[in-house]
Amino acid sequence: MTSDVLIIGGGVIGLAIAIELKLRGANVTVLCRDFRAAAAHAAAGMLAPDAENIQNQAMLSLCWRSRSLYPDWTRKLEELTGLNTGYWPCGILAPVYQHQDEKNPSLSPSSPESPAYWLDQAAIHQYQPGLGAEVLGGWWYPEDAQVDNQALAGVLWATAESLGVELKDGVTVEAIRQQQGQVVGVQTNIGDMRAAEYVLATGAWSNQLLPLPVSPRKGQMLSVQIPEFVPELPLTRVLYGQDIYIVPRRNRSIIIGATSEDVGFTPHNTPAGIQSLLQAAIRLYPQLEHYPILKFWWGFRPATPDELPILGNSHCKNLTFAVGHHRNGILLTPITAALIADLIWSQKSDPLLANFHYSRFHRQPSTSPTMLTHPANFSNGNGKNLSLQPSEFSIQDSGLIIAGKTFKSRLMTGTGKYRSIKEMQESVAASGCQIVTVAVRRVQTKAAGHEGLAEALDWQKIWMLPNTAGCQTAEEAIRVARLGREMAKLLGQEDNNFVKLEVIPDLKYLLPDPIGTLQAAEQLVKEGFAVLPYINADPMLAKRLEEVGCVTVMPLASPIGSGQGLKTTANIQIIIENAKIPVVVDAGIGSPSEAAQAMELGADALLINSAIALSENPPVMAHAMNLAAVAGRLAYLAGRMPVKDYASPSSPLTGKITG
Ligand SMILES: Cc1cc2nc3c(=O)[nH]c(=O)nc-3n(C[C@H](O)[C@H](O)[C@H](O)COP(=O)(O)OP(=O)(O)OC[C@H]3O[C@@H](n4cnc5c(N)ncnc54)[C@H](O)[C@@H]3O)c2cc1C
Ligand SMILES: CC(=O)[C@@H](O)[C@H](O)COP(=O)(O)O
Repeated sequence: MTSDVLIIGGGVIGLAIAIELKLRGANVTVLCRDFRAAAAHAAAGMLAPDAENIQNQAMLSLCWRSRSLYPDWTRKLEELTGLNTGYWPCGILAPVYQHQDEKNPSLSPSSPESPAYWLDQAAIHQYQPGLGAEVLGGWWYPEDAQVDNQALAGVLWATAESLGVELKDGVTVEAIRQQQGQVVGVQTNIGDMRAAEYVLATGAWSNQLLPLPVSPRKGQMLSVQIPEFVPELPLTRVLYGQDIYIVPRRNRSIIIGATSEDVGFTPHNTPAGIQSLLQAAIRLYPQLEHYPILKFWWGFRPATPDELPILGNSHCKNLTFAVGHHRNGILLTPITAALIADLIWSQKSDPLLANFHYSRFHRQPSTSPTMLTHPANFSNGNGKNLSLQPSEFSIQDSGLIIAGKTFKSRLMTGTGKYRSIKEMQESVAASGCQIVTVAVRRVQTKAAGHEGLAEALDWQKIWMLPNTAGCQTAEEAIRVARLGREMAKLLGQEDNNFVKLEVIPDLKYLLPDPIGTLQAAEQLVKEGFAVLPYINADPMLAKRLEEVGCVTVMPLASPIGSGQGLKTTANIQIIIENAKIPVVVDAGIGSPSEAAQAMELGADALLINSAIALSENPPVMAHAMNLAAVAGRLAYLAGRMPVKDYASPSSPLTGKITG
């Protein structure tokens, strides 16, 4: 059965949307890579718009609305399943260590429906015995609350299951296939799937599917147990301190959190993280130091640059975004589910949604919608594995997937250094490439060989990769990248947000500036670009660029245009081993054997310009490079024989057929 709605991601957001849609009559499927990995399990479950001191008015309204939905929403879920969500309108107390001007509204947004009360030193210690001696006062937020987020996640799963939502855990969506502004299916590890409507609810991992500015913000947590010698619950409200919160649960555990670390998807608890939590928690509520520790854990908040979620319509008619809930995703679950279900099922767009539209990250005003797609000739996340010839021994290859788009060819080429436009055209055709990089600056300045580029290639068939060649600083590269996006639009690639980032201050060796590249990459990712940075073969830098959201890394084999071949093999190998994004070996490849060697190492693709353009017969060399890229890829997939110290006869003595 084809679903009406397919939801990618089964954290609290995906599940709650599924339930709302199901209750409205839709057939819904949820695909989830790993339910246990969802931030929903790692959270503290505070429903704390007031204590969080949210300054953005639209966000504050959204949070207040969601908090007000909680009592009925959890009651409904509990009735449907007979399970408890641990919803507890316990209020939140926010002690402070400095004297405050309690009249300053920015310290605590108060409103008739969500009042905040200032407690002075004497009052707060009386109201909450056991606080640290340094506490000088604090705010009391009676409307804030909590839910047991782990219980809630379980209840949402059980509700969805009982209502007949098709739930598939352990299924990874590898690519979203798009054609002409529509999603036409998703490619998963168990095959293609289709639906009429799609929802992206992939939390901190969203950027792996589409170039959205969502990145992981790690939080470490721990819990302690209230010992038996303490008969009553010593805390019956959340304590929200400076860099620390203490959340008592009714089951006599106490959650202590949380760090906020910009370390990508680095797993594990660390001594430093846990030490900082314990120190701050004991300062705030000293008796905790004697409580037995129950557990440590960590999780990844889906953060956006402005800390607001990305909700609502996307660049595709039938794809809706519900990601980037950062520190307030548990709080925002009921309102997100209601608004998104209304939008999809009844085409009812709540006015608040406009504040959370993804296009806010695209600074350049545009008359047409910014798209994250590309034309139909490119298979966007082509579900079918590509069969590499010949068919008698075909081997399956998923194709080159960059920012959710699939390219059959793993060879990218350039347009510079050719003796004529004709030679360039023939070479591009002979290379079989689908991605051609173009130096935005050189096109702008009409540098030799860059005139008439718009007409020279068929941009319906070739995906343009604008590059920032000629930029010596991060600022220049950012500016040129924006121009590149406009240039792609002019060529009819409305949806092209790719940029090959080059920041090269050194004109002798053309070596890229790692710091400038990282700075520019961070900014461009925030602006919604799919960034492909050109770098020296530096594994640490490659990792950092991956963490900030780049969609590939492009380490150099040797200096641009040098034809010196693979001089950085060992480092490229480390980059390949560690990368979760495609590694494109770029620059310096001089011959097809070197191209094949890079692919044999496991590179995902190659970018080759000079070796083709400067050869004696560029179209023939382009064809040779094409074959080399395919050969190297096949060899990599087939698996090389092990290297041995001694000879070993090709006709072994064992297993002989005897007469
Ligand atoms: C330490 C910590 C404390 C927090 N405390 C609070 C709090 O007190 N209050 C609050 O309101 N919020 C809190 N949060 C934030 C909250 O947990 C998140 O905002 C919320 O869980 C986000 O929900 P989600 O469904 O968008 O993402 P997640 O819950 O992370 O779920 C995303 C799911 O999508 C799946 N997925 C990802 N990519 C794919 C793919 N390609 N294919 C298929 N499936 C995929 C993942 O496996 C995952 O299961 C906290 C978060 C952390 C880490
Ligand atoms: C065109 C382009 O982007 C080059 O800067 C790229 O790095 C290729 O290098 P070669 O010219 O050495 O192949």
